[in-house]
Amino acid sequence: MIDAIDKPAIFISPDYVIEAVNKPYKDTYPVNIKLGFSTCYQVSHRNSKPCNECGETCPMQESKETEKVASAVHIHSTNEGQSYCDILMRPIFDGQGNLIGYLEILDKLAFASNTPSKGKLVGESDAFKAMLNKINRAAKSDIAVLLQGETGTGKELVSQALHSSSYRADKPFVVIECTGLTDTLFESELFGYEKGAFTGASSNKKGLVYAAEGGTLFFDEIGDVPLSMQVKLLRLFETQTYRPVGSTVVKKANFRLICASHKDIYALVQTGEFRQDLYYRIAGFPITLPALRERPTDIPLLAEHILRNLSDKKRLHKNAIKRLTHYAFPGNIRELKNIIEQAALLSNESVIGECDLPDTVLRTAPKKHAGLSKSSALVAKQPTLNMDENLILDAVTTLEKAEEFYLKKVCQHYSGSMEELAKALNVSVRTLYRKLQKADISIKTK
Ligand SMILES: Nc1ncnc2c1ncn2[C@@H]1O[C@H](COP(=O)(O)OP(=O)(O)OP(=O)(O)O)[C@@H](O)[C@H]1O
Repeated sequence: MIDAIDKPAIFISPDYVIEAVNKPYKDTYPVNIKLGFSTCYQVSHRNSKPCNECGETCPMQESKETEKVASAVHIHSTNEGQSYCDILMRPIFDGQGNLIGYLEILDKLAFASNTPSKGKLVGESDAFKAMLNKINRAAKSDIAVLLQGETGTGKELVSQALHSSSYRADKPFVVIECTGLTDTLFESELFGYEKGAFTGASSNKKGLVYAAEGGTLFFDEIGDVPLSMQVKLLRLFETQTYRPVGSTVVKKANFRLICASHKDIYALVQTGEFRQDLYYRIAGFPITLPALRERPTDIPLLAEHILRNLSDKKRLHKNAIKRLTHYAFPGNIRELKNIIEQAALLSNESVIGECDLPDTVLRTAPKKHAGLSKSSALVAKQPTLNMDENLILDAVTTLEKAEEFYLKKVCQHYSGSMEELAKALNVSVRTLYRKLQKADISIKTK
């Protein structure tokens, strides 16, 4: 069965033992596997226990609980180092409906890395992994993707990742910067023009739609397109046809559409600044990029990634890293890049200290909770738990006890629904119920 799958795939027994491996897997992941003996967590993660017992999500565990297909983005260890992959875990049943094992299909995410790597999306936080999962799903189809996120969160880099992992990868990737373009300039840039179409049009000129033939057209800051131009874009996106300025001939276009904006486009629809029909045309698959302050655990890795690309090899002192992780980064990764580059220039030593960081970082009070995502905002609404005050640490307690203690405290004050609480705790509703039952905790929910 797995030999019929063209992606890397393995078949695993319910107790994590690898029973079969297909050729694409062997070609992609050069690792030693003893069929019938090696477990998935030993082979892929060099762990001695299943992933969920080592602090990672385990799609098989999730699939066991739900009896449905589960997916997760994981970092896999191979003989050639670590690499990101998007995993799909499918439970397999025999003719009588008994579970016989799991089919794991892997998609290597060549555009991302958990180590400093030039030109790749770098990160390892859960928010980052969730974004990778969406990018990979969208890349495989021709659906129109809308990337939304604050300035400097990596929208352009993500659009390149979408293109490079799509079937259009060997065709052009064309960027259209929508900010500041007048109607006439926008139209002639996009569609091209015929000789004599306007004063100065001394020869025919092909437009960017033509330049993107067969590839990807990336509209950066689509929210800045004036209403008067939006109707022309709608026609182009709906019919994949256009007419160069001054021409009567309708031309056929062939491109994959990706749009980005730091503005909330749906809010612009509500205020009448953006056409609703155009919104639905561009937002086939919306992806929200997390702000850097929503993924502070990625800051040390991103800082190292930026330092590696500088000519003089310097490193950050741990106090400087601490300072950075408390800063709110309104300009996100672009701002982090500027800060590191400035600090590297200012530092006289090979180690960049706190004092080399710009005043904006040193003077601004930590803004840890600005712009929280929905789930973290939910946690932030809960009373903060000071473990030191509440837990008498006369002896170190087990993590299991600490978890029970934390759950008890959360449930005492909690007033939302089970679904919301499970989401905020990043577990499935079933897992939450199981944990509550085990710890004998009752909860009043909506
Ligand atoms: N995950 C990441 N890993 C490494 N570098 C990143 C990552 N995300 C963004 N960057 C870098 O941060 C900078 C800003 O990224 P990018 O231009 O893609 O952001 P943007 O969201 O398109 O910004 P804007 O909205 O201002 O156009 C670039 O130098 C990019 O290479």
